[in-house]
Amino acid sequence: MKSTEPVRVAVNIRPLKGCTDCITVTPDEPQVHIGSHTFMYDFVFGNAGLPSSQIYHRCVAPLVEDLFKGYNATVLAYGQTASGKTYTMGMGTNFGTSDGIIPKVMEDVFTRVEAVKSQIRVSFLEIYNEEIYDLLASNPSRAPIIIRETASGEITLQGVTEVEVKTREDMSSYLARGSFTRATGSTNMNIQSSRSHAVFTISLQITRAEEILCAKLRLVDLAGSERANRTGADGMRLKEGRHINSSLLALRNVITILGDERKRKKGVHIPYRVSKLTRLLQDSLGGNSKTVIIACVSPAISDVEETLNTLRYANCARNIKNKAVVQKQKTSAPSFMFKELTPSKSEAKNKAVVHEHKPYVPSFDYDAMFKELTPSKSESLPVYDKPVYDKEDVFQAFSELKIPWTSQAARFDDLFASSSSRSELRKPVYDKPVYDEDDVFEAIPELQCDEDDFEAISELQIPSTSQPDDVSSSSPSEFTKHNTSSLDVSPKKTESEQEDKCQNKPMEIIDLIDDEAEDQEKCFIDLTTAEYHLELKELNKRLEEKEAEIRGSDEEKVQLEKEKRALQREIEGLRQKLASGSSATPSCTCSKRSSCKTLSLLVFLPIIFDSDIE
Ligand SMILES: Nc1ncnc2c1ncn2[C@@H]1O[C@H](COP(=O)(O)OP(=O)(O)OP(=O)(O)O)[C@@H](O)[C@H]1O
Repeated sequence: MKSTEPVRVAVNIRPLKGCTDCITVTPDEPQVHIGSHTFMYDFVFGNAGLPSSQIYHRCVAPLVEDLFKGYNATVLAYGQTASGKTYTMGMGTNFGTSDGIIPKVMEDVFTRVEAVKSQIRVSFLEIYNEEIYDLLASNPSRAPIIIRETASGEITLQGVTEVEVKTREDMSSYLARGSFTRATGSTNMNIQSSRSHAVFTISLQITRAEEILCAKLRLVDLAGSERANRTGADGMRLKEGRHINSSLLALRNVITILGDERKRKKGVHIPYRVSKLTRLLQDSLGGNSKTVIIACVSPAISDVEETLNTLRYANCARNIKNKAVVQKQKTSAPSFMFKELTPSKSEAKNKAVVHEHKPYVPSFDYDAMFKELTPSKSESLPVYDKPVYDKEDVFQAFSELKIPWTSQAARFDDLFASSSSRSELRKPVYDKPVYDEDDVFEAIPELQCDEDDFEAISELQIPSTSQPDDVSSSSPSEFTKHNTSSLDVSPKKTESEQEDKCQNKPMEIIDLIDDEAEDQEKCFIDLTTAEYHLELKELNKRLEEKEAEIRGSDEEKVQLEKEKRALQREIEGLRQKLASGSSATPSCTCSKRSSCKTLSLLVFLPIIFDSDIE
């Protein structure tokens, strides 16, 4: 059974610590006012809204009920630093054991579980400095966990510890153990600030007469957005803060796109791959999960900017539509299917070994993809006479590939390598510069800018592939000036914001409007270099994976060596580009984005096949 329903959003306003209050709540309505802005939510707790003690009962208990019906569910606490996320989730080490959502979830789960034949497992992860760590791992070396995506698009985590728990106390002890291991640190804003995003997952398997339900409840306590000048962060704390901010920026970007009905209907590419956080939350936002977001805010006037930002994104998240599906299997189905869904600790280890010995072979339909990409937009003209692709179609196609595009590029490169005439066909598309918003977002974490800079970059409205010629003819300064002028700089003060559907600009950008054009230009040039760095990083990672796979499998050595050589060639090419990258102009470097290259190959492959036949 499939259930399409919006993400539900609650706002939790933490108590005020002796300063002026900037939020009011409409009595008996889930409506919040801040300055002249008004937002509507599913629930509002605190500050004369519903009592915070009702958060579990109103927002989370229905998800636990759904978990027992076989639906995946997610509770996600979001908000600025010190707004009370950890307190609300009950993940902290300094709160009472019964405080917060997770202890109540445990109580509820173990009450319900008495009536059914079931098995419960838990895992606990953190994303710290853009790496995923297992908080329940017995090995103190803390090797990062690797994300894998199955052919069906399911995100799996290689080698993660999943422990079976029989009692509430068992589960509590794992929560406490992971919470102690989780990275925390003191800042000027929070004496015990979470320096990582934490995900506590309860996997439930219920065996019935004819079926087995296998569902997961994810309880997510995000690290809070922060400004270095307020937290006083430097050194290690500053580095952590940058990683936290860039992953939250990626999350906001995903929320903004998913929350925009027009973009959703157009099937715009969702940049889940930009950060580990969005990758992990892929199912929870716009996917197979029932999701509740709890936006934690401070009512203090000193926090008004961050609070307004949180309220805007939270409001936008209400437009996200999820499609939850009951996770069930027939009891007569082969048992490995269930093992695959909920591997135990030892099974998970075996699974990791299996992965190493058996390279992932994607199964997808090239014909259908090409059909999607080319015909309707280029029916009457020769394909190579005009751009035949649409950015969104292509990204859609890439996302359907389920594997990194870099390895596709290598495969296609091999295919094309033997024919010199074919390279001519690729040329026109190679030469078109592609300035894609998602590419820019991918590059942002490498820049190590402040969050303010990130926000401004996200607002640049970089031209899409639909106007490539305009972009290539512009100098960098023309480009940035053009885009700076397109910024919506004036804060909207009077309109009812819930109708804006995420069209408003975040407040942080206001400070940046007066920045010099050269600063933006410099940042933009840095971006292209950063893109190559990112690409190089991704390729190196793929290469390491391939080498690991080669070590474990004799039979596939030949094929893998071939893929490895292709990747090495690509890395070499990128290194050369990087070496000359700092002196290159953005239009030149961006034109060689490998996504464009892969795109060109995808687009022209059918033509070449056709010409071969002739
Ligand atoms: N509703 C509340 N009632 C009482 N105290 C609260 C409440 N919410 C938060 N606090 C207190 O505020 C402080 C900060 O809360 P918490 O650590 O949960 O914030 P956070 O949003 O998780 O911050 P960070 O993102 O930095 O980890 C803690 O000392 C906590 O006890």
